[in-house]
Amino acid sequence: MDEPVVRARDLRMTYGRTEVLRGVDLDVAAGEVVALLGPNGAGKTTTVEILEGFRLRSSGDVRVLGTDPGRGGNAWRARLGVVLQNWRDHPRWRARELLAHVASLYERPRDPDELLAVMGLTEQAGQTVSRLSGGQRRRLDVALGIVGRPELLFLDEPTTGFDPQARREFHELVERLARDEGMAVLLTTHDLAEAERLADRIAILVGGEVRACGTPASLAATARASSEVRWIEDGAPRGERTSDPSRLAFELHRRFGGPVPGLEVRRASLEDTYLGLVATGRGDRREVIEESGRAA
Ligand SMILES: Nc1ncnc2c1ncn2[C@@H]1O[C@H](COP(=O)(O)OP(=O)(O)OP(=O)(O)O)[C@@H](O)[C@H]1O
Repeated sequence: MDEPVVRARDLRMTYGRTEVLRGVDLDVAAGEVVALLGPNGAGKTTTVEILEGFRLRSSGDVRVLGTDPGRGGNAWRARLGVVLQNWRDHPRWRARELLAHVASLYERPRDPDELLAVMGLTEQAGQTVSRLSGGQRRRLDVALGIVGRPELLFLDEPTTGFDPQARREFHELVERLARDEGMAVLLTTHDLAEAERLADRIAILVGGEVRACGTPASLAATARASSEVRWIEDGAPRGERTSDPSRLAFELHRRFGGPVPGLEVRRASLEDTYLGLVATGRGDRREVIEESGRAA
């Protein structure tokens, strides 16, 4: 089997005396989109910066495109796409001019005009970066990240500031690049819907550890053991968590001798799994389950 594009084993990082990565294992295969999810301070940026070669790890075995990122040279770096936010430090450049300039640094760049069209920026091609809206700048950031035809693309919160149409087009573009060109993508996002929509696999990082990793469906299924049934009884809202909601609904139906007022069954979702894991990381899992178990 081919070596994965990203392979990290027991990756550790310590800032001073604080260990912020505590043995992260992560793989990304060619053509695969992996989302790294986690609360603020979980270690996502640190992980990504180490994989990009911008930060040296404290320990662990890490290979990116077959190379230790701590030792990757320019030829290796040219195979990575990194969506940076600092292109706005070039406010006087025109969008097309900047894209064409960055394209000229690569051997096999994409056509800047085609890319502007794909990103919905054709009309803004002659505008200076300073005059683009927030969402347009973000789209230009993404265009700059993929103009060099990278084999591995790092996307940090890519669709922040996109309108719904631009977000959908961007998701379709990433899917196409992964499927048709075999580009691997490592995405960090706080948007669970985006992770669910885009990622083949999701790794949930909490407190510097990967607490769960799997397809969006398999992660949602781990929380499915606790679906929630809600109903109204004696005028008051009631709720119960159960692994067998249809049995509980059946029992309620019998107890009420007919239709159960306000009966609702809520299947667990990726969000439940995520919040459960995050809460466990903070040692307050019980609190969150009780809160969400309370009938609204
Ligand atoms: N240069 C640094 N020196 C010391 N501590 C740092 C440094 N950079 C990050 N940290 C700490 O490391 C931990 C992980 O930070 P990191 O930025 O990787 O988290 P994150 O998951 O990307 O968070 P966010 O979602 O807020 O961007 C945090 O507690 C942060 O305060």
